[in-house]
Amino acid sequence: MEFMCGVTPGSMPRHRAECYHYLLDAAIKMYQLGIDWTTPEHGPINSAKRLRSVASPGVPNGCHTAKSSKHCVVLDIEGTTTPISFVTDVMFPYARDNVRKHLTSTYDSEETKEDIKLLRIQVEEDLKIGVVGAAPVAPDDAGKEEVISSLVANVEAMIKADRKITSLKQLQGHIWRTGFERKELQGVVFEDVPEALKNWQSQGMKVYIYSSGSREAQRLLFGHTSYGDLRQFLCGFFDTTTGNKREARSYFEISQSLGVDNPSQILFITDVLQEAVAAKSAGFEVIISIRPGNAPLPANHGFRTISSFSEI
Ligand SMILES: CSCCC(=O)C(=O)COP(=O)(O)O
Repeated sequence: MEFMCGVTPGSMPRHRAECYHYLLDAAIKMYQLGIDWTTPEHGPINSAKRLRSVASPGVPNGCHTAKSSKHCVVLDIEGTTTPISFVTDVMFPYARDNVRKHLTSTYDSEETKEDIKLLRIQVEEDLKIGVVGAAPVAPDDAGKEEVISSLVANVEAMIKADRKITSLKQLQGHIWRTGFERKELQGVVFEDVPEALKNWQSQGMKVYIYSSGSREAQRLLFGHTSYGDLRQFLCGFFDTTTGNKREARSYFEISQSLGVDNPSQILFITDVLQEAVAAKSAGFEVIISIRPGNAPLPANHGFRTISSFSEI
């Protein structure tokens, strides 16, 4: 179990509830791999329905749906508040096209030194496990140009592979900052989003973002939309520093941060089925967003879907 959970002595969960979510993530992975898992308490976990009932102990199916009990809404960005095409055809190319310029002009800043440190660690890990596109980063004494060229090659490969890793996302956020400041970028949200944010706020619900994009990038996007600054409707931002969006323990962390009594008081909206499964496993209510350009979902996924926030 230790191997499958990825639990190392340094990352051992501190509390019983946290431990539960580590084990749950392992169960989800095994379920996704098609391996049956049997526990004395739950019996065989060999179907999506069984997984859901184990994942939300004590909360019968269908009891998550009462609208009035929701206190918080947590929103994914790409494919939920924002078209995938804006992220992949505008944001990512902007970062790719400006990475060399950004690293060159900010090379000696503390922020960029930290970005480079994180990238070096990531590339070393990638090289160990043979990630395609990873190439050694030149040592500092090879000189600025060499270091930057080797970093650019890695960052380009990471962007191409759409990797949701903190080192890349932090750097992208810093590159995008310049783009928003210079008005070369403007945040795009679907037209129903501003109205829904306003309505939720007026109903006393707190709205948060959970995206793989860095918190700074999220604030930039929502702060510079064609509908104006939407950050006034948002209570907080979560990114990959809270955890991987496909793991139940990340949602456990979010529910702890939000301080709600019961995770079922949190509604999470995403377009990614694995994220929906992980959030549901942590006890969240989940709705899957179907927007133009989103990937098709498998049949019988079992989640409620919407194509506009006005349906909520
Ligand atoms: C903050 S805008 C850029 C979003 C981003 O970098 C990304 O990878 C989208 O991830 P999400 O988790 O919102 O699907």
